[in-house]
Amino acid sequence: MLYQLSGRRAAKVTTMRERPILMLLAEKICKTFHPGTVDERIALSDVSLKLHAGDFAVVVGGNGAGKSTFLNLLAGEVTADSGTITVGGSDVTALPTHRRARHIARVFQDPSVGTAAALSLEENLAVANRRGHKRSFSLGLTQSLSEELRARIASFDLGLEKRMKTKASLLSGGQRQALSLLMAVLQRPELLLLDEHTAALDPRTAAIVMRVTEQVVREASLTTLMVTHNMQHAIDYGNRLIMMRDGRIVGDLSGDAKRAMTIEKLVATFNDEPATALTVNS
Ligand SMILES: Nc1ncnc2c1ncn2[C@@H]1O[C@H](COP(=O)(O)OP(=O)(O)OP(=O)(O)O)[C@@H](O)[C@H]1O
Repeated sequence: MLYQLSGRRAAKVTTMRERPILMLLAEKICKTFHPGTVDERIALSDVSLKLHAGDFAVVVGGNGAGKSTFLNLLAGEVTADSGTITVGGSDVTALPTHRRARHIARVFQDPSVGTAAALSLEENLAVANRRGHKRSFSLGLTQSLSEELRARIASFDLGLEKRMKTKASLLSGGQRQALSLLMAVLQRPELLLLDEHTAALDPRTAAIVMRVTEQVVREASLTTLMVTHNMQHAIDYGNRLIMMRDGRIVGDLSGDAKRAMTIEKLVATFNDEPATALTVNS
């Protein structure tokens, strides 16, 4: 499979299966926008989160809960006022976004963000496959790489393998999001961030993209953090359910506690219950 192209990282993941390896450690993150002004907004208060290798955590919370700010902070697009972020054992707190790209990949809500419209599907994948390598004018699109990419996208069962030479701009939103997902995981990131990546799609297409998401995450045992407003997705996917409110993590369900969660209970949690009433873990 393609992710074995990156031998060093593949070896690392093999050892992960034996004992849980800490892949994300966010400690005591605080972020206030426009401090000391009338526009002051406390976006994150003392947020700490640990994800182990292979964890698939789904983050939910109402508007303004701090989900996007947390993702932006992990990706390096927003700087924390205090706290530290360690990914795959490296302290990335002070690294700008482009220097975190070796560790972190992200898929956005807008399907056009993750792909280059003017490049073909195959060229987009070849560019993604070169991420983190020395710059070169060549895409390195050898016959064998081309076949490997085609096989990988064929496994999604969306017929995209027949459109390898098609420009990304001609793909539908769902097809483009499936392409974005494959591009994001080709270099097997230590942390995959999914930023409401199905929110712009119709329900049927969103379901297809979630199927593909589940597939790429499972196949490469990726450590994943997915923000969603879709409560059904929050219940159906992942092994952790993280709930945010008012800039804090107020619930972290796993195991039986996550399996017992229903849409009704989740919605009730956000509507009425005090934060302290949430069940934490199982
Ligand atoms: N760039 C910014 N400048 C000022 N305030 C901001 C900025 N980004 C976020 N905020 C504020 O920080 C708080 C958290 O916002 P954030 O966007 O992280 O929440 P969210 O949970 O992602 O919400 P939504 O579900 O609506 O996207 C809110 O009060 C928001 O107004």
